[in-house]
Amino acid sequence: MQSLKNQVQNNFQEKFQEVIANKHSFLIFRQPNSTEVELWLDDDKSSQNQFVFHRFDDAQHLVFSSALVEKIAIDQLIETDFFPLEPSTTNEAISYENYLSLISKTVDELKASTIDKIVISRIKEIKNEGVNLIKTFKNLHQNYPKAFVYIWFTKENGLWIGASPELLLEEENLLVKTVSLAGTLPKEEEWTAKEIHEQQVVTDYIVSNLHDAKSVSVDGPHTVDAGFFNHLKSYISAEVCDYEKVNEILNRLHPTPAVCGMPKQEAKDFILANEGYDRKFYAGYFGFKTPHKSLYFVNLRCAQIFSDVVKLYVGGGIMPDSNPEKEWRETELKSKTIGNHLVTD
Ligand SMILES: C=C(O[C@@H]1C=C(C(=O)O)C=C[C@H]1O)C(=O)O
Repeated sequence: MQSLKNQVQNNFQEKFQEVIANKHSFLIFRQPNSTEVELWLDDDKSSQNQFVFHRFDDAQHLVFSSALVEKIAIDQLIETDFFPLEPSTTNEAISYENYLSLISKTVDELKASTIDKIVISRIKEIKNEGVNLIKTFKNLHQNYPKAFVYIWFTKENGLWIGASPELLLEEENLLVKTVSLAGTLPKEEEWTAKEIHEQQVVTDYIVSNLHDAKSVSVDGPHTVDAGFFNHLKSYISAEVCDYEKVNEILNRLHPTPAVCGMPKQEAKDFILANEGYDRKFYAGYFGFKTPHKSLYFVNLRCAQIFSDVVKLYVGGGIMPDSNPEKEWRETELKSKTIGNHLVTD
């Protein structure tokens, strides 16, 4: 007779093989500090298991509803072959010169207006040299134990992979937690007033949006290791009086000045008018809600994988004293989070 453990493993693998063979929508993820992978299908709209992907510009809030969630230990996950992916139909990558001009224009806007901060981003395209998705997923798991690591596929939105370091909102027993994550420097450099201010803008925004919560506490900023570089991070927590508030706070927080800017609407208008490409789900958020827990992450350090190219989404906070060349280098560094961990066969 099969042991229960084998049975669980087989259910996961069988379902996963079937989904891949039929090119159905799926989501696999590993939560932070876990060694377990979950497989979610979008197969039962009435299910309580709901995972959302929300676009940066709020134009789409996709709900992924899975009848049954399968789980196995990540080292049991078979490095299976995938269906052929679609080729990319557009080249959305911006040149070095054009990115520097865009950052200069943003700096001019910040100096001339009352906007404090605008987050500018771009796509960096690299060749797909035969990426093995499961090997890459496992590699991201190994390298980023504290990130939320996922692969998400739908016919409409293609294949996304990510390892997000940025908690947007967690709730358990009416205790909500979030972080203020901003400021990026190579490990050997010291923080300057620019990064400290840039991160403070995010902390102030989050705290002001917790005005109707109790016992708001801020711990930080601390220097945190993000692999190829450091960030500044503050841990924020608060108590809310009912579950409805959790959704309300989530909607208020997104998009935070870590990925948009401050004031929110003015920064967003500038981004949509000037960035010159569609962020889609990058800088949006994803996550789930169960009766016991909610967990949402900002969709950062992510990429879309096509048969011919990998599109890496990267950005950074621009302040009036930003240097365009340094901002380019910052996005190059951030692109390594996924770009340097792609594993080929
Ligand atoms: C926008 C990104 O990252 C965000 C921006 C940061 C910054 O400007 O220093 C740091 C962490 C993230 O909140 C990204 O990784 O694409």
